[in-house]
Amino acid sequence: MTCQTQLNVPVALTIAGSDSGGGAGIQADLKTFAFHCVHGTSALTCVTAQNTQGVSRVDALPPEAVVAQIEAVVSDIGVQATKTGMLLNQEIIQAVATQVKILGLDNLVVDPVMVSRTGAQLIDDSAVQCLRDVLMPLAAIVTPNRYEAQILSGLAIHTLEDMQAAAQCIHQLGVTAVLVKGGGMTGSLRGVDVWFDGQELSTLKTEQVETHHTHGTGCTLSSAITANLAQGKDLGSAVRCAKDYVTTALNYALDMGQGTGPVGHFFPLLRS
Ligand SMILES: Nc1ncnc2c1ncn2[C@@H]1O[C@H](COP(=O)(O)OP(=O)(O)OP(=O)(O)O)[C@@H](O)[C@H]1O
Ligand SMILES: Cc1ncc(COP(=O)(O)O)c(N)n1
Repeated sequence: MTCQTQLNVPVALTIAGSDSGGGAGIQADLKTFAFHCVHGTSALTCVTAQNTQGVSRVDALPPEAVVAQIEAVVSDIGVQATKTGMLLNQEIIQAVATQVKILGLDNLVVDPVMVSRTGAQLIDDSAVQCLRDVLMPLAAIVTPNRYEAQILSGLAIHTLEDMQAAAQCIHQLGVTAVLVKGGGMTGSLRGVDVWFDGQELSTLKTEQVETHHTHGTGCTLSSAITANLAQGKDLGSAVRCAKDYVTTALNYALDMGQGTGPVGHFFPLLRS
């Protein structure tokens, strides 16, 4: 048979940890890329033993192994957009930031993964400062959740005004654009995000989804932004489309395990 279709699709890179439960981390990122018709590549930073109930073990890869994966992908395949997720420690963050500069990786989305919604600490204490000072200024956008925004801004966040103040404070760290995510907020603020790019302060809102199964929302949002950037969308459109994607994925969340199940990526297949 000679039938051949040679597709030319955009390429995105995720630099993140593995979630054995398949709900967050590299696994969520690659699914999100695939459902955007974007070829997903990856540089693994660590391996977590994790399920819907939490994280029971974390093993780091050597920084040299992370660098080698990034170099292998970029030197041969090339990437149009990159995201970082769980970077775990100072050495890995420093190595990733150096590669971002050397290889000129633009369209960089930094999801400053520090604390999961289940309360698990996902990064060493010494790494927070390095993430803030070295990597975040290289990003096109940084996407902290409520708890991460509290750590980065030093402010307690309970209200919309608190989210806005935190976004402005984080912007002052030298970040191009900030999206403070509201999945961890309560009441009518649950699912309301705050955007600040130094000029425009706005709220992003879709429907509020009544589900307990929210594992992987943060990874899914940041990888959807990355996929949309890889497709050539501008940052504002990339964020709005990503917000719609994660809202639909929440509507198709998977009820599995004993704890917080993952958001579902299969809706394009299920709807047809
Ligand atoms: N119940 C919900 N309804 C609507 N949107 C939601 C809901 N929960 C989370 N979101 C949205 O999901 C996106 C991810 O935000 P969230 O605050 O959940 O990130 P996170 O805490 O990093 O994720 P995770 O739970 O995976 O650790 C945001 O756009 C947020 O508003
Ligand atoms: C390997 C890994 N990376 C990231 C997260 C947090 O993800 P999220 O913020 O989407 O819960 C996680 N739980 N595990």
